[in-house]
This record gives sequence, structure tokens and C-alpha cells, in this order.
Amino acid sequence: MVGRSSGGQGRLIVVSNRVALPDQTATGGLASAMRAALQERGGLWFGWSGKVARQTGGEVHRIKDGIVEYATIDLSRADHDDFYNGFANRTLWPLLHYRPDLVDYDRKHLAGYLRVNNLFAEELMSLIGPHDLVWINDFHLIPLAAMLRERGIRNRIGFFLHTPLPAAGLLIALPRHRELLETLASYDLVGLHTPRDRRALEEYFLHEVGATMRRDGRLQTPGGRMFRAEVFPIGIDTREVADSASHANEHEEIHQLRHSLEGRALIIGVDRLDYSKGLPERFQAYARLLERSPQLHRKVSFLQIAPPSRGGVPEYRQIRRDLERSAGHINGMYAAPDWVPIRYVNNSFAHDLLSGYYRTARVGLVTPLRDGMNLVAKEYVASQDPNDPGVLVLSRFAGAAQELGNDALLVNPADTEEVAEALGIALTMPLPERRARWRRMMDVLEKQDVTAWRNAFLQRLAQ
Ligand SMILES: O=P(O)(O)OC[C@H]1O[C@H](O[C@H]2O[C@H](CO)[C@@H](O)[C@H](O)[C@H]2O)[C@H](O)[C@@H](O)[C@@H]1O
Ligand SMILES: O=c1ccn([C@@H]2O[C@H](COP(=O)(O)OP(=O)(O)O)[C@@H](O)[C@H]2O)c(=O)[nH]1
Repeated sequence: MVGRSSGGQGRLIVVSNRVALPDQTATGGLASAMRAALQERGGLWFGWSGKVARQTGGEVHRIKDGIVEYATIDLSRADHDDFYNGFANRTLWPLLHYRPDLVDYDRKHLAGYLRVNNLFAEELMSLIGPHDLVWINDFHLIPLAAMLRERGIRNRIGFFLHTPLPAAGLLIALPRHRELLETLASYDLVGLHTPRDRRALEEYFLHEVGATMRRDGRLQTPGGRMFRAEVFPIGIDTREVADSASHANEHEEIHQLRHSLEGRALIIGVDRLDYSKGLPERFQAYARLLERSPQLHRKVSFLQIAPPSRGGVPEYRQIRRDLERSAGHINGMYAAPDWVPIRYVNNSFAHDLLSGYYRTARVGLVTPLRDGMNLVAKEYVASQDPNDPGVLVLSRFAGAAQELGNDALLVNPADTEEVAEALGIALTMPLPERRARWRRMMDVLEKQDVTAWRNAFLQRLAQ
């Protein structure tokens, strides 16, 4: 049996829909962070294999890589459509990102979501030893602890929500919201990125579920379940990112990028191609910068890396078409025979290359409309050359803005005029100011790195 602890100190079992297997690029913040956490402490990572097969479950694929063990299962086409493309990415994701207009109400998708969570519970049960700590991640798996409890699992189980959590007034737009969200009480600890997210959870439980707040800070439901909701802002492996960026010169690709710039200042954006990332608005803001600053023509270049994401969901295919049109339009308007204003790239890159790209850029442009945390903002800062750091332009609606605050240039991503203005300021910021801002942000990132995040969550869970 995989993962049974031999007694005494149990091991860490991480569960998430997305698993980054040893040979894969971890595109997406959850997979990046979990990989870093497991590589430090070891344990078992259970989740979806990333493959669509004839049936869900069946064989559990097992791989061992050093101290990390992977156990993954396939999803059938129907389950993948209803659970991942359906309820997770067309119902929960838009609602959690403040887009009720995009929420899909198909009950077939909800049934698929519950079916796959049941299946995860069934497979996972036999992997959990008596002393193991179980850490379930994200909105794909909200009811999983309740389903494990129904099967007699008494271990301590934690949940971390990697997305924002909107206020109760919006959460009630979720189909059968109470049935689903109340299952969060089956966890011992629920972690969120920001105080705003925690307040939203408390408000929902107090006003919609009829829970009470106990003096020890735990929420108690009318049924008697008690759990704790706390803030743990996720970090990156700051030292590793900084170290990798300082070796950027070793990569031919970094030389090629630098050479191609011919002395122009680089603005960089790196995002999954997701409507929550504010990419059309970002392109418009850059166009506005070019419109109002003719002196920047041929002096600046904007590289947007945007690996396609969730292509089975119509809204994601639409945003891809919109961006192709927008990039083409802006380039058509401003390009010269020897200058392309936007370099729009639909590939994904490994972390060591990304850190070199970040270091090359004078400005990191991170403008999601809503984002749980946004690790790219942190990676951009950690990758900078301390002697000549770049400037981060950051959406005030990313969780990262809570920690990096005014040392980034905070903007409203929907206000293209404000973003264009911030870009102008960033491109001309004097070196002493760039250094001072960077140092303060780096202090935060060094203190609150992924290890501190993981330790804080697990220590609290184990208490
Ligand atoms: O697994 P995918 O459907 O390909 O999507 C990738 C991940 O996107 C989301 O990431 C979130 O987690 C990050 C780390 O906490 C956070 O910085 C970011 O703001 C979030 O968007 C999603 O929540 C994950 O489940 C996905 O794996
Ligand atoms: O080509 C790419 C694009 C992104 N990422 C990584 O994907 C993660 C994105 O996380 P973030 O929290 O910014 O957003 P998410 O995609 O999880 O919503 C970061 O660690 C990026 O370095 C990557 O490895 N290669």
C-alpha cells in the first residue's frame, strides 16, 4: 500500500487537482508552490494525472522521485468535461474571480464535480495512514474532506484556497452554494491568501450558515463542526529564484533576447491565458502609453508570455482570439520595419529561463483583474539585479499587492490611463528609488517565502 505511515510521525499527503510530475514544467502557481514545498519536506502528492482516458480512476499511477512520491489518476472524458472544464472552471472559477456574468448553471457539471470528488475520496482513503497530515488544495476539491470523513477518516485535514474568495453577497450566486460551501467545516484548518478573503469566509459562515465565532477563534456550525480560517499568503522559493536569475547569462536564450532588444527597455508580462489576468486591458494600456509618449516609440518593447490554459472552456478560446486580434492591431498601428512593439508568445517556459527573462526586463507588468496571489509578481522582484533592479507595476486586485504594497506601483488594471501612466513612471524611475523599492519588497519575499508559508500552514494544522 502506497503512503501508509509506519506509525509515530506520519507523512504529508498533498492533494490537488493539478500535479506537476517530475519531468513537467509547473505552469500555474499552485503546482509551482507545491513542488517546492514537497521537495523540501517529502511526502505524497495525489491528484489528476493530467490525462483523459477511457475511464476515471482504474489504475493509480505511481512514481517515486527522491523523497517525493506521486500517485495520480486519469479522468474519463465525461468527468474531465463535467468536473474540470465544467463546474471547476466554468462555475467556481468565474464566481471566485468576481465574474457572476460568466457562471454556468448546468447541474450535470455539478453532478460531475461531486462524482470526481467522491472518486478522489475513494482512492485516497487507502493511501492515508493514521498519523498522516492531509493537505487538500483549491476549489476543485472543496467537498473532499467531508467525503473522507464520511468514510471514517479522522486525520487532521487542511484546505488551502488559492483563489480569491468574494463576499457572501456574491457567493450566494453559486448554485446550491450552502450545500457545497458548508462542507468547508469538515476541515480542521482553512487557509486563505489575504485578510479580505478570510473576512469573506467568516461573513458567509456567520450570515448564511448561521455559524457562531467561538472565543478561541474557531467557527462553529449549527451542526457542531468546528474549524479555523486563517491567512497564509503563499510565497516563492525566493533564494532559488534569485540564484537562478543571477546565472541567467548561462542560457543562450537570454543572450538572444538581450541581443534582440538592441538597447530598448523591456516590459514583461507572464500569465496563463486567462480572462482573470486582465490581458486585453493590459494591451490597451500599453497602446495608450505609445499613443501618449511618441518619444518611447522604438525605445521600448513589451514581451507578453501567455501559455494557453483550459482550452476546453469556450471563454478561454475566446480570450485567445481577442488577444491575437488586439496584438495584431497594436503592432499594425505602431510597428516600424525594425521594431515590433508587442512580442506576444503563446509558449510556456521553464523557471530558470523565466527568471532570466524577468531580470532582463526594466518593468514587470502584472495586472490581473482579480488574482488569489500571483506568484509571477514575486518571481519578477526576486529575479532582479540588486544593483540595477526593475520596477513592478502591480494590480491592486492581486493578493500580492497586500504584501508588496506601495513599493510596487499599484494600479487599477481596468483603468488603462492609470496603467499607462504607471508604465511611464516605471520606465523613467531613477536608480536610487528603484533600489530602495526593490530592497523593501525583497525583504518581504525573503521573510515570507514558500518554506515559511508551508511551515506556518502545517504547524497550525498539526496543533
Ligand atoms: O491547473 P490549471 O487549471 O492549469 O490552472 C493553474 C492554477 O491556476 C490557479 O492558481 C492559483 O494559485 C496560485 C498559487 O497560490 C496563486 O498565486 C494564483 O493567484 C491562483 O490563480 C488555480 O487556483 C490552481 O488550482 C491551478 O492549478
Ligand atoms: O511559461 C510559464 C508561465 C508561467 N509559469 C509559472 O506559473 C506560475 C504562475 O503562477 P501565478 O500564481 O502567477 O498564477 P496562476 O497561473 O497560478 O493563476 C508561476 O510560478 C510561473 O513562473 C511557468 O513556469 N512557465
